Amino acid sequence: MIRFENVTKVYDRNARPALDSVSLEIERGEFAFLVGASGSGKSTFLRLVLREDRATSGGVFVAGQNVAALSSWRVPRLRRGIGVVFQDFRLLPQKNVFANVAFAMQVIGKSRAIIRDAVPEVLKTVGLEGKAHRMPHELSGGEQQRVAIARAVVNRPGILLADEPTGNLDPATSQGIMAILDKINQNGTTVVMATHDTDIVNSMRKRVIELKDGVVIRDEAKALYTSMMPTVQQGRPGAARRPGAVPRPVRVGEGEGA
Ligand SMILES: Nc1ncnc2c1ncn2[C@@H]1O[C@H](COP(=O)(O)OP(=O)(O)OP(=O)(O)O)[C@@H](O)[C@H]1O
Repeated sequence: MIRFENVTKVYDRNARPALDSVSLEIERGEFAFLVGASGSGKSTFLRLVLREDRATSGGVFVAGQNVAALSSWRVPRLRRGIGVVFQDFRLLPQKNVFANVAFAMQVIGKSRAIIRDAVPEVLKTVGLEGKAHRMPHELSGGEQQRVAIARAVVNRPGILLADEPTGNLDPATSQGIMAILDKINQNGTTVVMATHDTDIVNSMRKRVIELKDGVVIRDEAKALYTSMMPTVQQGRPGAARRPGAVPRPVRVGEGEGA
């Protein structure tokens, strides 16, 4: 569904690349976390999928299409197949819940009748039935994020990208948001979520792709935020995959000699 082939992104020639020779594939229907310190390249990864930026070199493929090669008039169609959720919700403050979600359908020309059916249905999916007429400022942070998720998925995209969706929410509210993302994933949508939230990643046990300085240093199924396997160290290729390697806990910042 999403394939990166040797992708490098350089914003500033005098700095290290934001992504450095990243190759990976996220299959249709997967749920993957992107983790890593601030500046490790998570948002850049998501921006390349959306064609908000182009890779400096390498190929970014979404549903089989090389997005770097798309002419600009085809980009809206690419984005129609990708829902996006951000940390800061980004709702339209002057529109109520129904209108915020409906707007995503109006801009792609859906009829009033279809909108009238689809919006209540998606609001039910995110647990907001009965709140369609509230304004954003009348909602809690968790409820605002639910509206943002409803808006992102109302057109049934194949992919949902979430950039720190629980960053502004308390732990209990965050768990509620994760339950919704999990349900959306189980309905067939591929979900890629960038996060710093250790507890969320540990509670979900999904694939974890860890970036450090633009390089993928770990890609592990059903994983924790901090690996139970030795991290691939630069200059020691294959260290994490050495047959028979004994798993041991690795803490963030653990030194070679520890
Ligand atoms: N538009 C830009 N111009 C120049 N440099 C940029 C730009 N966007 C990102 N960078 C740089 O690229 C690197 C990766 O940034 P990116 O935003 O992808 O990291 P991130 O892992 O998403 O960080 P955070 O967790 O803080 O959101 C950083 O060194 C950042 O300063």
